Amino acid sequence: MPIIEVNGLRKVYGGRAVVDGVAFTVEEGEIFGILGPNGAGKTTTVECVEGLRVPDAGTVRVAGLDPVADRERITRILGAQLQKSELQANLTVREALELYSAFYPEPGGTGGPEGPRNKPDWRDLAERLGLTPKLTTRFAALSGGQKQRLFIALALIGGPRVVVLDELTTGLDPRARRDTWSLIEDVRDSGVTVLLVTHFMEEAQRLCDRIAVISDGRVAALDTPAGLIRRTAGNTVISFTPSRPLDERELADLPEAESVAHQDDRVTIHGSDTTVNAVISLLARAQITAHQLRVADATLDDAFLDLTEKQEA
Ligand SMILES: Nc1ncnc2c1ncn2[C@@H]1O[C@H](COP(=O)(O)OP(=O)(O)OP(=O)(O)O)[C@@H](O)[C@H]1O
Repeated sequence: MPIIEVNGLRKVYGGRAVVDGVAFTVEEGEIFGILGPNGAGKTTTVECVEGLRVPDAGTVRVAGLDPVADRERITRILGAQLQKSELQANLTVREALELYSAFYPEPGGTGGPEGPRNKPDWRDLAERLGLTPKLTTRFAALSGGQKQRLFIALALIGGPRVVVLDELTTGLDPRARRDTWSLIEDVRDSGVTVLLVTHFMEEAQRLCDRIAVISDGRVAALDTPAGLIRRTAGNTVISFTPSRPLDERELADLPEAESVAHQDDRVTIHGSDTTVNAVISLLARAQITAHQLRVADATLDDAFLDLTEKQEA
């Protein structure tokens, strides 16, 4: 049974459906990504999963429970990332960890079958997340990366089965972001299911087992990162600067070419291996030299732009 099931989810604000029929399921142990342009409805969707917003229609189940009706039991199953405003500036890391840990019953207590399976000792969590040297530091004095580590620790402090992380790495430098990725992988490897909202394609491509692309309140596509790339943007991106302009009709007729774009003198073609061969033959026939010829695998960035452009069109 999937650990998260969302069906026909709808949320209306001011007469406008900002989430309109969203459906997906998340299997236990997955990192499931939610991607989409600003205002697409990602946070609204995950906050319905967390039980923080009440859907206008549709159903949400987390481990078989309704996040709104079963709010109390859900808080023992699902760990949510706090927003910055939810922690007092003068609280130390130790105080925050102790305080939040005290919210959750001890294992073997009254938690029942859905209670904390393995509520961690907050000291172990602090150690795992590299926070031990910072225990006496006040929240306001932590760096962005340290704050994010603390948010991950607090999200995990009740020993949840599911953790929801919304734009966790926004504002982090590249090293802190990569460190956070390793942490999220560790979390998944420890058996926790991760629901991850992100704007970073590289992050989604590296971390997520599957991704739902949400655009304009609907699921535009749902697949593995590789699957999204394959079925949208074409597998291969060919780019070069021709020594003289190419015949547009010949470019448009290239086999399996999904798109041809020009930026200044540079030509970029999304296609397949067959397209690569055809481009090279075309250039040879026309005796055109291709400067800085690059052939690369398409990325999730390409797929995302392709999918969300189609929605906006
Ligand atoms: N409480 C609210 N009242 C009115 N409108 C809201 C409310 N919450 C969200 N919205 C609107 O719903 C739409 C979706 O918002 P949401 O925060 O879910 O988008 P998002 O995909 O998470 O965006 P972003 O990437 O910018 O964080 C937006 O147009 C937003 O203005």
